[in-house]
Amino acid sequence: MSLVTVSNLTLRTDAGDVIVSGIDLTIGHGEIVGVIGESGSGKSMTLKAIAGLLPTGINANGSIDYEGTELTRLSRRAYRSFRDRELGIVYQDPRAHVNPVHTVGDFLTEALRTNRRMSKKDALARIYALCDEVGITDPEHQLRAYPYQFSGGMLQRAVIAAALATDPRLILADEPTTALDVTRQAEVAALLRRQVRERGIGMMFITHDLELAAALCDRVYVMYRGVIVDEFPADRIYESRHPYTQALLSARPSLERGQERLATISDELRAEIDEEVAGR
Ligand SMILES: Nc1ncnc2c1ncn2[C@@H]1O[C@H](COP(=O)(O)OP(=O)(O)OP(=O)(O)O)[C@@H](O)[C@H]1O
Repeated sequence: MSLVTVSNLTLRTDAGDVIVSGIDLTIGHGEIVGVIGESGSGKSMTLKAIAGLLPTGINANGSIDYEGTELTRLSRRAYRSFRDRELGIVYQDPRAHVNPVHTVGDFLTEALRTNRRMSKKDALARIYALCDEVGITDPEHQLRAYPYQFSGGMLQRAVIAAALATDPRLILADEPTTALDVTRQAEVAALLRRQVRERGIGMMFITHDLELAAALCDRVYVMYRGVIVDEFPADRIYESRHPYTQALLSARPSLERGQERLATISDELRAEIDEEVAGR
């Protein structure tokens, strides 16, 4: 049994606009599942639907099963408790998710103290051990600093430590490396991979970056305009016959990273893929 099984998930706005349509996706125990696709294809909304964090005005239909629990039926309160217990969420921009007026140490111990009711001393001991795992050295000293005193890469490590602190069984990572330079990207990706492997937990990893997905993930889904158009084991990415995946692969220039490179797909090809998607 998978950790997460999303079946026929459709997200619509109150006005009836379809944001994602008929999504089927699974995440196994100890599995890293990549979701790739260009900007606006619905990756983040799918992640938010799993986390129960859809913005007001967006409604979900379909099923999101988490080891036998139907998440779409949870009350808001039950969903919050599910998130606190089971999920670790890592976003693209760490600065948007830490409180700038609190020290990094306070940020890191907050969930343990409020959700796990740990004493400050116990929470700090746990965080110090995690800092070691995520590569923050000398935590007793470093954690007294404020977020602005941390580099982007170090702050993302702190956010990952915070996400791991409560021993989640599923990590939802939304482009966690995009805001970092290329060297830091590889380090943070390797760090997440190691944590998932060592802990035997699941991870959904959203990225624009095909090469990163191929290197990091076990399986990859490709989203295009709100639907999943392709799925393959990550080491088979270069064998995909789907025209959109092939276009993504051929559109990537050597060292350039980020979404610009996906913008080079021609209108003709888009029309062809639209027809293929509509004909399903
Ligand atoms: N609050 C909202 N209300 C209505 N539509 C929204 C809202 N937020 C996002 N959307 C729309 O939902 C669609 C999917 O957005 P989503 O953020 O999931 O894309 P994405 O693939 O994650 O893109 P990116 O890579 O840029 O984050 C987009 O067309 C976007 O305009």
